Amino acid sequence: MRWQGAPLGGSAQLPASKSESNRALIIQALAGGGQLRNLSDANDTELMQRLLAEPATAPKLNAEDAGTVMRFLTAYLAVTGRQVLLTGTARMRQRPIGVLVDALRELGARIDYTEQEGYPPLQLQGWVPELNEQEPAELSVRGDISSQYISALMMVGPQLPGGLRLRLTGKIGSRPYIRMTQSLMQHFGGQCRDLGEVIEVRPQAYHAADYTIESDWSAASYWYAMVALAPAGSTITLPGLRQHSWQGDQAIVRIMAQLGVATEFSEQGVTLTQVPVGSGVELDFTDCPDLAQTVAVVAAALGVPLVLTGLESLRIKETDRIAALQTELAKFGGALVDEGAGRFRVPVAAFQVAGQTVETYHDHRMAMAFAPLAVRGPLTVLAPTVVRKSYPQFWKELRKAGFEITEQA
Ligand SMILES: O=C(O)C1=C[C@@H](OP(=O)(O)O)[C@@H](O)[C@H](O)C1
Ligand SMILES: C=C(OP(=O)(O)O)C(=O)O
Repeated sequence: MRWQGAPLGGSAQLPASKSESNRALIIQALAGGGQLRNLSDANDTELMQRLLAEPATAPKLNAEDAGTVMRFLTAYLAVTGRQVLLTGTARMRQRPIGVLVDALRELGARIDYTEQEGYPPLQLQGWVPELNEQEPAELSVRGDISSQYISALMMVGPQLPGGLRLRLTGKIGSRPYIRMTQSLMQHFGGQCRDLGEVIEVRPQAYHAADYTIESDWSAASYWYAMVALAPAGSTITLPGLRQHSWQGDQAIVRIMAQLGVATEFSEQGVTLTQVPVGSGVELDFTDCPDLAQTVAVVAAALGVPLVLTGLESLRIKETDRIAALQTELAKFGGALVDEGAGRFRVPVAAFQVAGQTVETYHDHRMAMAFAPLAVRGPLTVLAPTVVRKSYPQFWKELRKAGFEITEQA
């Protein structure tokens, strides 16, 4: 792929948020109705829809590489008493799920591991409630591995006879995703209080409601990267993003203000314009882990020194994202240096885009975080269809914006 040279302009379509979509689908399945508008066309969302529509007698469901599908469905299928094998890709079988399984077992779920203890596949054997009908079930749940376990438990909380009280322990990562879960639950009539370290869910049934999914802020981050790296005067309009968002990845607005992109909100969405870059930044990605790859690549290419913290969860996502970033940045002369104690640094280095080939490691965000570099020189991205996980139209939108992209067999 290569860039035609002029400043970037016009507008680009984003997918709808897959995080909002997949929560809304689970809650809708429990609420029994309501209309969801602008559902994501991400494979993760289409997969969730397909699996929720499978007959209750289906012996096996495959969550592929979708973390939200694997975790949210485990809780949903457990409380609805299903007997089913829930499996995923080879990578999904390396992504831990023990925290969620332990919690569901305490609530009454019968779940066995069919391969490795603590990891999918899971054989769900049904539901034998052991709960006092009057009292909320009380559970301690670690918050430092994945917030998806907590969101999964919260969403099924209203189904439990006495509701649910979750005590979160350890460092809590991806907090905004927990708040998004709470907001969506409340939209559908769920009663959920977030008291910081304690989350309370009342045994109050959801009611059917309509909801329009917002565009995806994580997907928007790649357009921020393009505007930052493209020739001076670049701008792009992204419809469907809201100023008051439930998505924590809206943090990209604040982050990119320091890395050369200003954001203007309107009724329709946002317009991004290139502005002068700051002199160096330190950023904590605990609340927005999915932005780390985009921002690391932009800082390396702009030559802005960057310190990154809060990257703990990156090693257990679609790939080990820290190792993948280190290997791929090195091809351009860049680096992601592990300084110990949870600190990483993107140093200022001679960074050059000149026909390199980027590996994507079955990770949509590796493809999309490195693609914007093509505005600086010719680039090859391997296994490009990986973007279907969250942004199937990504390459089409890049072509519309003026990238020349050829496919090689
Ligand atoms: O709940 C969600 O929709 C998500 C939570 C985050 O995962 P962790 O909680 O595992 O960090 C994020 O990385 C993922 O893309 C989507
Ligand atoms: C980590 C991600 O997704 P999940 O955990 O849902 O597979 C992601 O989309 O970057």
